[in-house]
Amino acid sequence: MTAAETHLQQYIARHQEALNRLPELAPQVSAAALACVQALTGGGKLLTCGNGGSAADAQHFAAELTGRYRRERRPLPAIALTTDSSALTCIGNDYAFEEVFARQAQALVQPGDVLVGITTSGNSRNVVRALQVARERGGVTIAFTGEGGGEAAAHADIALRAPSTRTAHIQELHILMIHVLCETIDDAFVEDPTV
Ligand SMILES: O=C(CO)[C@@H](O)[C@H](O)[C@H](O)[C@H](O)COP(=O)(O)O
Ligand SMILES: [Zn+2]
Repeated sequence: MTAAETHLQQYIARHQEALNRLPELAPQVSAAALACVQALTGGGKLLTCGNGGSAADAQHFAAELTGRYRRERRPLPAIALTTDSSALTCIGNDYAFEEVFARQAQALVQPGDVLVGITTSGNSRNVVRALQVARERGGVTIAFTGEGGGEAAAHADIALRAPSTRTAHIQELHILMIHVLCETIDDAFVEDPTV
């Protein structure tokens, strides 16, 4: 067996183990979906943030809403706080890196909006700060974390703690849950409910 084949086998086994435990999170996934639908039907918006691979997930989620996920519906308001390099460098340079999302949240969160913070360790300061600020401003907060939960889970209204301790597998379960949220959001806004 090649090294890659061994990695593949081991990787699938670890992924499968985590995936098999994901149904444990059904109540939290339902609560998160409801919070997103309520915000969007009530005229609110979603703000998303995360670092590295989770920044990509934050952008992926926002784009599913402003662009499209699977079914035809109107565009929905969502902003990834990871995408404006001018804001990120200004806030990081003039204040602190841990404020890069929080300061944008301070500017943008209105009561009833949802802030989604994605952090596999649960302890990225910039994500935790964004969750804190969003909550102070009357937003609903959703944290996607690993099974430890960390500070982010402690500061969120709803914590989606992917049942793994490996960053890669946590990220894989995060994107799966994001897609489940998108399916549920589509249900609420789809033009043709038979599809
Ligand atoms: O994608 C990966 C690893 O799979 C990395 O880019 C990873 O996201 C970065 O190291 C992040 O800075 C980790 O932050 P966090 O998930 O602990 O909040
Ligand atoms: Zn990665």
